[in-house]
Amino acid sequence: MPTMLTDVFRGHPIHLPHSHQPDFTSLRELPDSYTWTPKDDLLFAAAPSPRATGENIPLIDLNNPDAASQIGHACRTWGAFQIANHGVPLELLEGIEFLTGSLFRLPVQRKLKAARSETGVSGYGVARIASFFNKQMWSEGFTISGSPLNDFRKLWPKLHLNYCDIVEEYEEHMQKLASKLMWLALNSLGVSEEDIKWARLNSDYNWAQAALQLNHYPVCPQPDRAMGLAAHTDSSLLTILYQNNTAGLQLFRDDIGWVTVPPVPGSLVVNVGDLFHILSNGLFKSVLHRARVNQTRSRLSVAFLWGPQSDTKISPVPKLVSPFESPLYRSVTWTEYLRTKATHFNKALSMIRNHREE
Ligand SMILES: O=C(O)CCC(=O)C(=O)O
Ligand SMILES: [Fe+2]
Repeated sequence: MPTMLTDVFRGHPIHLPHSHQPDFTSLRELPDSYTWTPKDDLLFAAAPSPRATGENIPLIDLNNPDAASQIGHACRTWGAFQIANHGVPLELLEGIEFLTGSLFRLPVQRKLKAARSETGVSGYGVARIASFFNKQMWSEGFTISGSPLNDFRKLWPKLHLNYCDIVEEYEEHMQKLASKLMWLALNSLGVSEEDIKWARLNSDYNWAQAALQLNHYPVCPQPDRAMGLAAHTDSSLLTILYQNNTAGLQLFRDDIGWVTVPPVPGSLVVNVGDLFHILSNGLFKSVLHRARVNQTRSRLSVAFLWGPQSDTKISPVPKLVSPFESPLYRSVTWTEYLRTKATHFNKALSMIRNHREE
């Protein structure tokens, strides 16, 4: 039996240093355990270069006949882009935002009834990457992998079925959209379904699975010294992110520094994940990103992390590898990669990189 995403950390518990959630609303000053300095994260205060002004993540209209090449260009330069005219109904985006808001407004004791276990993927808790940092992040999260029914029943004894329907519909739309975006990006490199065995063998999306990560960044008394979600790359093929109308997401570019992604109502942010970087033999960048917080407005985001079925081996597409060189990465399943990431975090990609003769 292939491992399901829900079982990925069974036997690989992650010990989170601070797993209880504070009551954010009661804190008037940032406690020391939440105060970040460059010692806690090397890029914490990376100053934007003068070039940063005017540089913005591309907003791509999917109805534009040129969308594939724009997406390909964005994947190579930014590892991210925003999309408009994506076909996901506005009511569904509003529905998932409403669900996320209602979940995080529940009393802490209720949320803790659906707390994520140390070996689990689903449930309420701090971000898994918290175990790699000495300081705590100013956020709370809820991960959905597989059916949310059991957890939702604990959170909302009466309304859980309505909320399950929203999640199911949202995931269906995201799944289709993610697949469409992956092929648009690959087509821009001259790669088609014929070139990827697992895609050719499994029509539709039988080879894909996903997780939904709901994030809440409460109002923060000293946002400049706090961190909502520390810098990381996603382990997915692609991540599609919905953010409410409060800015906070930032992307890192080596040549520019941190760039804030402005919320554009109705649009979605797409990130290239580590697996897509591997599949493209390093041509697409898996974007380093983080979330900052705000003094007056709370922020919500919903990340749809999309990847292959657990037994699908991801390796660089042969067409993208020069006949004179070995592929940049060896092949990995999503499960293997997630476990590598759980141990080595931002060094996971270098752990599976093939060493080339110089
Ligand atoms: O809240 C955001 O904008 C970023 C969320 C994120 O990066 C994640 O959940 O992986
Ligand atoms: Fe992320």
